[in-house]
Amino acid sequence: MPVNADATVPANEAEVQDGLPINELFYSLQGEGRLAGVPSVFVRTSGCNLRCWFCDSYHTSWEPTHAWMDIDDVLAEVRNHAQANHVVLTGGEPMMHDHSVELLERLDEAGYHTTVETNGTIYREAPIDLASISPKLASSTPTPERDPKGDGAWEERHEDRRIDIEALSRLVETYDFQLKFVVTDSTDMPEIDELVERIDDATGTTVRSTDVLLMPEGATRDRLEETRETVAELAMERGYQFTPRLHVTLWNDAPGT
Ligand SMILES: C[S@@+](CC[C@H](N)C(=O)[O-])C[C@H]1O[C@@H](n2cnc3c(N)ncnc32)[C@H](O)[C@@H]1O
Ligand SMILES: Nc1nc2[nH]cc(C(=O)O)c2c(=O)[nH]1
Ligand code: SF4
Ligand SMILES: [Mg+2]
Repeated sequence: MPVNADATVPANEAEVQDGLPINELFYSLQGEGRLAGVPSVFVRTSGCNLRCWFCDSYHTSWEPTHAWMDIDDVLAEVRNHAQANHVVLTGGEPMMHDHSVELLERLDEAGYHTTVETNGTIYREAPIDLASISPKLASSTPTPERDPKGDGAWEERHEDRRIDIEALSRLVETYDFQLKFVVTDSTDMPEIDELVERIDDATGTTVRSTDVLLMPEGATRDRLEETRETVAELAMERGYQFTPRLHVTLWNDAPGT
């Protein structure tokens, strides 16, 4: 159910409202990570504290649009997809919203498996079955040359916020997790190795090489064709996992997939 057609309230206006700013809610196959291929309902909140230049969900970050939905209504929409017992809460950054916790509690009570797709900068306590953490590398920063809006206004804020070791460590210690890095080429690798080591050192948890997933950058089939072979080779070289982007291969950049 795309709910962004006539919804134009900026996400930052409205933490005052009850419920969640929902950009879209749809049924698809999990396209990424350890649960790739699993039929899942996706609940996409609007609003983000970062601005990756490559963000494939532009209307939750650079130009957030949404309709406000009560938790009850979100639950009812999820239940409409009766085949699914997996729910993916994503965004935007879903951990920005207080009401994400209530939604996760309600989903858990109803017996759903919950995955949260998060950039790892915000920790919250909630019934999360898989924390799918995608820490943002230096190569995500919207420099003036890469900024989709062209002015670089978010460069400094993005750079300051993109890594929070304390939040990352708490997420890794508390939840079953995967660390899913968006990779374009080999220049990303030293930062990934260093970050994995820092998280490992900061926690009582050993980060195994199978917990680290390299995902090719690409919001479209054409772009993915340019990046995926290099990223697959980097995963093999380093002993990390490769994750495809099944939904992009299947449906390109169609909304609601
Ligand atoms: C739109 S984000 C929403 C969740 C959260 N804000 C985050 O970044 O993890 C969902 C997933 O898509 C990934 N992603 C976004 N744009 C991408 C792109 N152009 N290529 C590959 N992955 C991308 C993110 O890294 C994240 O794993
Ligand atoms: N099919 C499909 N799988 C996904 N896995 C994570 C997604 C996301 O945007 O968080 C996503 C998405 O947008 N679509
Ligand atoms: S953190 Fe996630 S939602 Fe936010 S801009 Fe980056 S990819 Fe998009
Ligand atoms: Mg997506």
